[in-house]
This record gives sequence, structure tokens and C-alpha cells, in this order.
Amino acid sequence: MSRVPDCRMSRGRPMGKLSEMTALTACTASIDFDSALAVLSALANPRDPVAVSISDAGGCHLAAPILALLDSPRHACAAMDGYAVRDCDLFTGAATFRSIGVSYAGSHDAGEIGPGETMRVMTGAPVPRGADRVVMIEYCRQSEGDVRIDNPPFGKPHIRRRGSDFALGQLLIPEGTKVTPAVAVSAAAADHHELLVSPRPRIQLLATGDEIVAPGAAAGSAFVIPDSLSAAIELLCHSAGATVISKARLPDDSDVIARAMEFASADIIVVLGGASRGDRDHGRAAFAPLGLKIAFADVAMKPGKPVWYGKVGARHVLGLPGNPTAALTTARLFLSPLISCLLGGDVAGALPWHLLPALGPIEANGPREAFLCAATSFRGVEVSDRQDASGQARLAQVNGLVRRPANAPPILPGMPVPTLPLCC
Ligand SMILES: Nc1nc2c(c(=O)[nH]1)N[C@H]1C(S)=C(S)[C@@H](COP(=O)(O)OP(=O)(O)OC[C@H]3O[C@@H](n4cnc5c(N)ncnc54)[C@H](O)[C@@H]3O)O[C@H]1N2
Ligand code: MOO
Repeated sequence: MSRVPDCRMSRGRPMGKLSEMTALTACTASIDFDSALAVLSALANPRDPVAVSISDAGGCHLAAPILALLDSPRHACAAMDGYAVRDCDLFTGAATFRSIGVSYAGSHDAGEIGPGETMRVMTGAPVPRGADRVVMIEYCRQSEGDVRIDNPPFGKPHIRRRGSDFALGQLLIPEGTKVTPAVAVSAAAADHHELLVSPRPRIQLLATGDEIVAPGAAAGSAFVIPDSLSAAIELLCHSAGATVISKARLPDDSDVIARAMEFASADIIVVLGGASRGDRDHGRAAFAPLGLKIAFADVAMKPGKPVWYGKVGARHVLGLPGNPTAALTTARLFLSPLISCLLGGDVAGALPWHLLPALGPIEANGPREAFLCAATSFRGVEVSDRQDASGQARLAQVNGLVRRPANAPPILPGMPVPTLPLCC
């Protein structure tokens, strides 16, 4: 394995971004996992930002900061249902107030209260001028036009002052922030209906193999198997924030594979299978006549060694090994970060490694960095006893990957190990 010094990463973070030219020319030999990620991140630049509605922007990253277009609250308003009163009346002995009206959320000017007066207010309603607090309805006794407050509570005035949450012009959300439901609340509250974001990457999925057929169509023939990857990788693309615009199951025929690629205007082409060295492994070869520039091929990792990545013009091409556990592992480790980078995010955001205590012993690792399927819970992480790259049954029982560096010593129960959620 040859290492590429420029591509080094430190704990999953690139140590300085590579230029596109360097990334496409330097890393063509077998490289280590962190170097491969650095190459991918150097080549994955987002397209020009577009304005999209907030509800369509989930998972995208803001290409511009969000400034508040108004004050919030817009005016002094009640934080509780109750009666608005003046402190000087309430705490100097007056117990009976004359109610002069009602203010609802959405009411216009609530007017003003004078000495001995009160106004019924609902949560979110404008509070009348002169009022210092809202006494919760539970402490008030209403009769006719009067309100009696015998034991007024001290403490919070239950009035939200104008601009006390945020003020007009305030920077609320910095550029680069990922749009989540929580971020959507802030943005909409600031009176934005559209957000400027990098467009979602468009994905083309090409599953290759003479033996694969659509799930549901395999049991009748002994010589075919269900395509167990296309739907899974499509799900992963969606949860990472991309749109799958086209998918196909193709025979092991490089001309057919190349033609399929030519007809889609995708940002990322994902080729499933045909990544290694079999007579019919046409993954990379199919794209050579189209001008494929390989950025890396063969990563020193287990599973997933044959994973490869390059570009055809502006299009990214990622080849995942056909063995299902290897395909899912490499999709999580390379396709999620590629999508994240094209959305304006980064590798570290897409791969949130965190330390969890091992629930059982983990044996020493060999010379290839390993990513082990594991089950995580609040108690810690348990590595599966079988780690077979072609396995499919076990995938339904795992939800994480444990990272084991090359030649790592054994792990004892309770020791922390880097763990990644298998689903993004
Ligand atoms: N001489 C070598 N042989 C192999 C190497 C190597 O370095 N030298 N690498 C091994 C490793 S590691 C892996 S992983 C596999 C990867 O193989 P390919 O990417 O070429 O995949 P295929 O040969 O097309 O298929 C492998 C296996 O997976 C099944 N498969 C493929 N696609 C699907 C699908 N969509 N759904 C379900 N199953 C699928 C396919 O039937 C094969 O059984 O190569 C090793 N060999
Ligand atoms: O690495 Mo392969 O992905 O072992 O089967």
C-alpha cells in the first residue's frame, strides 16, 4: 500500500483541503481510508446555491446566514392566560380590580390600564401599556366586572418583552448550518419562507450483475438472486439528503453500463458491483472511454477494499463492491460524506464518530483498517461475532460500525471504541 502524504486526515478531519488537480492525480494507487476521504472531500464541491422553500431544504446547508426580518415577540405579550395588572396596585394591598376588556393573540393594540384596572389576556396576546405583570388565571377570582386577587404570586411577571427572543436584523443562523426541523423553526420565525442552499445532489444508481433480478422475482429460478442493494442504497441517499433520479439493473456488459450513464444528468453515479478483478467486473472499465479520471481505487480497509471513486467531467462516479455488507459499509463511509459535501456540509458532519464502551472483548485487528458491524445501545456497543462481507441476514440486527485501525491491539470490555451510526 502506498501512502499519499498530502491526503492525510487527523481523527476524520482533513488536514487542509487538497486541490482538485492534486486529488485526481495523486491518489490513484491503493490508499488508506482517511486519505481516500480527503481526496473525495477535495473533489466534492457544491453547485451554485438556489432558493428553496423551508420544507424542501431539510438536510441541506445554508449558503447564506439568516437574519431576523422582525422582532420576536413583535410586542410585549402575555406568557400565560390571566389578568394584566400594575405592580404598584398589586403589591400595595389592592385586591380587587376593575376589568376593562380582553386581549387575544392576534388582537391589535391592547390599549392601556390605569390605577385599579386590569385586562383579561390570553397567552400570546398583546399586554396593555401600564401593565407590569400577568397574574395567572388560577390565582384570580372573577365576578361580574371585577377580578379579585387575594394572594398574588411574586416571581416571574409572565410578560414576554418585545424583541426579547430576537430582534430585527439579528444574526440567527450562521451560513453552513444544516437545516433540521429545529433550524426550520428559527428561520420561519424570522419571517423567511425560502432558504438559500446548495441543491440536492442528483443520483443515478446502476446495479450491475447478470445474476441479479428485482426482489420478488428470484425465488422461481435457481440461477438468479434478488438485488438486495438498490433499494437500500436509495434509502441511504434519501436520508443523506440526495435525490435518486434514475436507477437500473444492468448486465455485466461495459457498453450497456456506459450507455446507461450517458443518459442521466446526475451529479453522482453509484455503480453497485463489478468493482474487483473478476472477468466480468466492468465497473471502472465501462467508464474509461467516457474519460473517467480515477481519484482512488482499492482502499486498505475491510470490508470494501475494491471501492473506487473518480470523475467523468463534472460527474462523480463511486463504485461500491457487490458483497452486500461491504456495499452498505462503503456507502455509509463514502457516499454519505460525498452527498454531505455536495450539500455544503463536510466529512466530519457526515461521519459523527463517537466513543462507546465495548460490551464484549474485540480481537486484535490485522493489517487492514476494519469497520465492524455492531449493535449499539445506551449501554455501549457490541460487535457482531461474524463479520462476513457477503453477509445479509445480520444487517437487520446491527445499527453501527466500529472502527479498528490497522494492527490495533485487542479491546477489553469497558474500553472505549470509535463508533458510527450505520444509518445517517
Ligand atoms: N481476485 C480478487 N477477487 C476479489 C477481490 C480481490 O481483490 N481480488 N476482492 C473481493 C472483495 S473484497 C469483494 S468485496 C468482492 C467485490 O466484488 P465486486 O464488487 O466485483 O462484486 P461482484 O463480483 O459483482 O459481486 C460480488 C458478490 O456480491 C453479489 N452482488 C452483487 N451485486 C449485488 C446486488 N445488487 N444485490 C445482491 N448481491 C449482489 C454478487 O452476486 C456476488 O456474490 O470481490 C472479491 N473478490
Ligand atoms: O472487502 Mo470485500 O468488501 O471483503 O468482501
